[in-house]
Amino acid sequence: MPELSELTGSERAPYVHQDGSMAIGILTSGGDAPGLNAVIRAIVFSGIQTHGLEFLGIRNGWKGLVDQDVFELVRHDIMGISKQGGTILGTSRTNPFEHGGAERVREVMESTGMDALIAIGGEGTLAAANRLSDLGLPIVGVPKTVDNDLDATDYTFGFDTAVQIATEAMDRLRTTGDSHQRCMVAEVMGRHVGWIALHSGVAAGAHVILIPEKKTSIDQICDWVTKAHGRGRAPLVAVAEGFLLDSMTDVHNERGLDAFGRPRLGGIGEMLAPMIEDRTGIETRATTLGHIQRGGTPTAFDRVLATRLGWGALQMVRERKWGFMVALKGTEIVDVPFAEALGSLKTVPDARYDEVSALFG
Ligand SMILES: Nc1ncnc2c1ncn2[C@@H]1O[C@H](COP(=O)(O)OP(=O)(O)OP(=O)(O)O)[C@@H](O)[C@H]1O
Ligand SMILES: O=P(O)(O)OC[C@H]1O[C@](O)(CO)[C@@H](O)[C@@H]1O
Ligand SMILES: [Mg+2]
Repeated sequence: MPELSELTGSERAPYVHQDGSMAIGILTSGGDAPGLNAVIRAIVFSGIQTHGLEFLGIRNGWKGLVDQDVFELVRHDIMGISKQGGTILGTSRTNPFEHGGAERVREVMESTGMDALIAIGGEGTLAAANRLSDLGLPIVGVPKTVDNDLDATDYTFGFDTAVQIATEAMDRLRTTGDSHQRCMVAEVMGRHVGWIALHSGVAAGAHVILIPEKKTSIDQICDWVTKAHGRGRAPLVAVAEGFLLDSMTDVHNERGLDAFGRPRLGGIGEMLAPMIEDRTGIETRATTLGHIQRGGTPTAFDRVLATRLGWGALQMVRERKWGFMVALKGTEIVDVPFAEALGSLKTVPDARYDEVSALFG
């Protein structure tokens, strides 16, 4: 007979709740981000080792909760996973309110003996958690998004890794661009905000950085490109996927809609490249980094941030602080009510963009 720890969740016998103990469900939802596994490890490791708690892994976000796709998470599951990208639990963009809502979630929590739930996700996941918690369910949240667009926390884990990957890619684009005296357009993630474009663009010394918060004319972009080229540089343009030219009313979308009915982004760089080439006469190439920014090993910064947020979330559960999420404020991990956290997105402030754009070209 194999040991329990050698079996995957679906092969294990159903979890039997021990009287008097506390069982905590964990789910990851929305787009994955490097560091999700470090959060899961921190919660389960500390919870088992220090507090004698039990854990239930929920597969594929809210989908696994409403489908009761739940298994006991044991110590073996979380061994050495901090450095692994993705999420061992899987994720989805399922809306629990389209699959039975709070009643169904309550039913599954009761039948699996789940006393509390930790939801790890972005603004959509946390909005769902907020609604469920308002309806009386014992839930706390952990913020995640590579886009770094959640207002209540200074940084989300995954962002640092995405910036690191984007910077390395731009460094590479610069050497090939330099060799051919080409303009290189690097498209990075950022649906509503330009944090990844801003940070990786600054780090890589981009000559132009284009973000969703700042509509810009093609003439202005071409002026900057021509100026850099005139100085003997191979112009590097960093553009966020959600960027709009001043002539556009909607984001560039040629890939249909996602599971939540939003435009799937990607391709604005490919759209801009021929426009730049036609207007400036400078040969131009575009690269879309896409999901490469979300995959693979998290940076040490993201692992540490994710671990601290996991410990904070566990502490909130132990204090029964339902309806709150953990956040990074300065160097401290703090608790923030969901409602406060979900008010608005953290956009790039004008002053941050102005100090960078003053040096474009
Ligand atoms: N206001 C809401 N109420 C209930 N459910 C919601 C709400 N907003 C979003 N959701 C559900 O939560 C899912 C996760 O949200 P979303 O797809 O935006 O990912 P996220 O957690 O915000 O992460 P990402 O950073 O990838 O956007 C959505 O696909 C949707 O089904
Ligand atoms: O292709 P997916 O997984 O639906 O997600 C893409 C979106 O998720 C994010 O990475 C995070 O919200 C966005 O930058 C991007 O538009
Ligand atoms: Mg979202």
